[in-house]
Amino acid sequence: MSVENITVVKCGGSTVNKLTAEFFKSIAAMRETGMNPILVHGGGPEINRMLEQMQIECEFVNGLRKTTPEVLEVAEMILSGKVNKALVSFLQTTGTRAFGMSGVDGGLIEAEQVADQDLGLVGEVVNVNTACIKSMIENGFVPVIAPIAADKNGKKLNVNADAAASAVAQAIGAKELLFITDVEGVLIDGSKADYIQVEKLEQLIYDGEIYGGMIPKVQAAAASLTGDLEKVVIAGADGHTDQANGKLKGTAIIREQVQALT
Ligand SMILES: Nc1ncnc2c1ncn2[C@@H]1O[C@H](COP(=O)(O)OP(=O)(O)O)[C@@H](O)[C@H]1O
Ligand SMILES: CC(=O)N[C@@H](CCC(=O)OP(=O)(O)O)C(=O)O
Repeated sequence: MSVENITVVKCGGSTVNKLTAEFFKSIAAMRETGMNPILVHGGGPEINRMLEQMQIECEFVNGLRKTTPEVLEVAEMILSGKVNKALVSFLQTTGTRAFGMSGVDGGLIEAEQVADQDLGLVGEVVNVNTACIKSMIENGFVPVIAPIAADKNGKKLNVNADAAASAVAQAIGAKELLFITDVEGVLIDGSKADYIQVEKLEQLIYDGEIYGGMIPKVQAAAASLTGDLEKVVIAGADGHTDQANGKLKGTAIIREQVQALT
């Protein structure tokens, strides 16, 4: 059996504690309507909280966390442990069978340490074991993936969750990629944009309209659009669900000048 029509849904760390029953039902609806969702999640704020409790200092460079071995241990504990299992558990409570794992399990995500040595143990995805993910979908599970990966020598690396979602979507030939975050979409001059052309993103970052955690998100969206992907949307989890078909609205990042947000 071949799995087609895959939708990758990235749940931002900003949302993982606030996701509603409606959101989990929309994932169940995707599964039932053959959109075959895969969840990739973050957990940045939870990692920050734990690092604070443990009095470990940490900083971000262009939206990426400088990751020492000590920080990696906390990131893995929070992402692969706490957040991953909470999402699996919520999905299963709403009747969706879910299978949680990190990029380390089954060699799901292979990464290489980024060239910027200052960032420490931060990874860039070089390979995704799509057969493993597809077999889970074929067996009736929604895969739930935490963005900790390993390099070919087994060294664990911290991967930005937006980049991990984009890599999974590209490798598996997903039809759609949704970034669920704590804002209704990308705001330009204070208003939500329905769509933004990929070529405009760099200038918007330069102008400071897009900053912080939205930078890796739009960059991941842009990188994803080089493949077969038809649609990349950045949206909020609440109040942006089209009740008629369970789809989420927000800001679509598009290749072409004019394309209606459907
Ligand atoms: N132009 C923009 N429109 C909307 N949000 C933006 C924009 N630029 C920066 N942001 C910030 O990006 C945040 C979302 O990124 P982030 O906190 O990393 O979310 P997540 O955890 O969902 O990945 C928003 O809460 C907002 O503070
Ligand atoms: C390298 C890097 O920055 N990794 C991220 C992984 C989690 C993440 O991306 O979570 P969000 O969805 O909340 O952004 C981190 O350590 O915070």
